Amino acid sequence: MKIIVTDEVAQEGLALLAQDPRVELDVKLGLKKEELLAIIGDYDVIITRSGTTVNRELLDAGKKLRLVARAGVGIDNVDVDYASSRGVIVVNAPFGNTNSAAEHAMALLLSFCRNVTRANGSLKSGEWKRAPFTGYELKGKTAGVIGLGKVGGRVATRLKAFECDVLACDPYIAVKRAHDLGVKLVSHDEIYKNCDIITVHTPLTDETRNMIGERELAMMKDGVIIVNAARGGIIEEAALLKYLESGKVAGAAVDVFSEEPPKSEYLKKLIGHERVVVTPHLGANTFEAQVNVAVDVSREILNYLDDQPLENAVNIPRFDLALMDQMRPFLNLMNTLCEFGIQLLDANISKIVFGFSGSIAHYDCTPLTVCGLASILNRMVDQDVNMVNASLIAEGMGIVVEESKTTHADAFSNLITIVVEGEGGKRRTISGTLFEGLPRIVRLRDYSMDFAPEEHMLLLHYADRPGMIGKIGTIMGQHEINIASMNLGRSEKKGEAMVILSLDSAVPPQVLEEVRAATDATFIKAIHMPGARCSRSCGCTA
Ligand SMILES: NC(=O)C1=CN([C@@H]2O[C@H](COP(=O)(O)OP(=O)(O)OC[C@H]3O[C@@H](n4cnc5c(N)ncnc54)[C@H](O)[C@@H]3O)[C@@H](O)[C@H]2O)C=CC1
Ligand SMILES: O=C(O)CCC(=O)C(=O)O
Repeated sequence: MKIIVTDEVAQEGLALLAQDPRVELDVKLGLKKEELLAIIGDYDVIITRSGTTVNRELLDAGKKLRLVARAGVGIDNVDVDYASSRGVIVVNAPFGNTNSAAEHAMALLLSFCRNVTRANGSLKSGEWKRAPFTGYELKGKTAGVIGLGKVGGRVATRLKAFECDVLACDPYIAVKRAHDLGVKLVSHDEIYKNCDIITVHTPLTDETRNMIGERELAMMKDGVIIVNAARGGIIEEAALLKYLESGKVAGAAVDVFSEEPPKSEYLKKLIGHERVVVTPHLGANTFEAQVNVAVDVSREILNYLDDQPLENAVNIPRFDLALMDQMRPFLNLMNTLCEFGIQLLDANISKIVFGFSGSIAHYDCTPLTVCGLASILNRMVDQDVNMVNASLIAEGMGIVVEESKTTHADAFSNLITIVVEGEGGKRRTISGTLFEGLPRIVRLRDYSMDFAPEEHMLLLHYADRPGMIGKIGTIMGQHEINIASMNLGRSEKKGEAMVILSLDSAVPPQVLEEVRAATDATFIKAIHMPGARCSRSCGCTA
């Protein structure tokens, strides 16, 4: 596996990769865009921080790319949707720099409040001035935290330690989290109207881009202090500059910019403003955080190499790691059902329903569904389908994918059923369960069956009448094909019968024809389950 590292990433993490004989590691910092485009095609993995933009152009040029590893939290420098459509996994390191970022937000806030940077510059230039550097205390202020996630939660705790009244706003967290942190959950507007200090800790998304602009700044208290150590672009910088100049905003502390490094005039003006404290995106720049994130992404790349589940893939549905051992046999079952079922399908699938019944339905089954979908689509399209791009490819093909769940169990304590609908509403059903941890198919079309799928199988339908099994056995014997087991299902007495044979070797086409002729089979198909290793990054052992 060839890995390129394009931003500064701690040695402690890279060493884990460098010592693995399967890995060839190239650290190439400071490449110009064209230089990176020219060489990215040689690499399977790219490791970045926020300094490299992984956009369509780079992903298209990276023909071999299988994984983008972002040594940090924010993935706004990666076109995750496009990476997904190309089946490229994106992983990040969502925890390693949380504390670093929270402490940096506090450092910026305190620097502004106590004029640390200005007084530092003044004293170093030989002055001894005190009155111009009179500052503000945090004690007794109302502080508003927007985004009460990992960083925001830590900032809230630290603001409380400084005896602030903390309000928070985050539409996506449980109210209990705010209770646990001892902060009051309010609306965005209540934050803008009531807070002396406002600090943002949301990701940059379509929803949060320019979330704080003219309207919101106008609503704020006179003398408000604003902190942004999350992402440039969440606060409209031109509007912030305007309100700093008008005096409504007492000061701002900013670590992140919509353009990094900042080049435009208004950004230079904002950075140069005397009541603004700035740092060049240093929130994650502690020795501790850099080791943490480097080790985290390197471990994730090794997980990928070892076919282990990825803990921090942002574009793969996955199980809770604690559930992985329990779920692995179900992933294997799903894979087996799909591999078997797809060989019996007609063309033009319009809908696939993945059904889960019994105790499995208590869990999030999305990873199973997506694993199954990838398995089916892999047999249908040229493109390599994995858990990253399966849903997008299905959507592009006009295939509706649904999931149904019931915790009610009939004959089986757990059952996975896949129903595939084709042209004119024609439906095909296959159900399977686990017996002693191994897959068994227990329903095929309308027939109850019970067999463990084997590498070589023969499936046929014919009008049920005496003597058919003998005929099939004789033909197999004449061609030296050993029958390992046989399963017979039928809809009614002397109705239609379905036979499934497990065989020690493959059935050549002329033998298939002989059986068809001898039994007047209405359907006959040799099935091959090669036992190929699953390449869908789901962590199953199939
Ligand atoms: N300056 C730096 O070097 C660093 C910056 N960061 C940035 O800090 C930010 C927060 O990171 P984490 O806490 O790790 O992320 P997180 O995902 O744990 O938390 C983000 C929170 O924002 C909330 N949120 C989303 N949209 C919102 C909205 N419209 N209004 C209010 N809340 C909203 C989410 O529900 C979530 O709870 C991210 O932008 C991240 O990229 C993180 C680490 C270092
Ligand atoms: O890699 C960096 O230094 C930036 C860290 C950051 O902004 C993040 O992790 O979101």
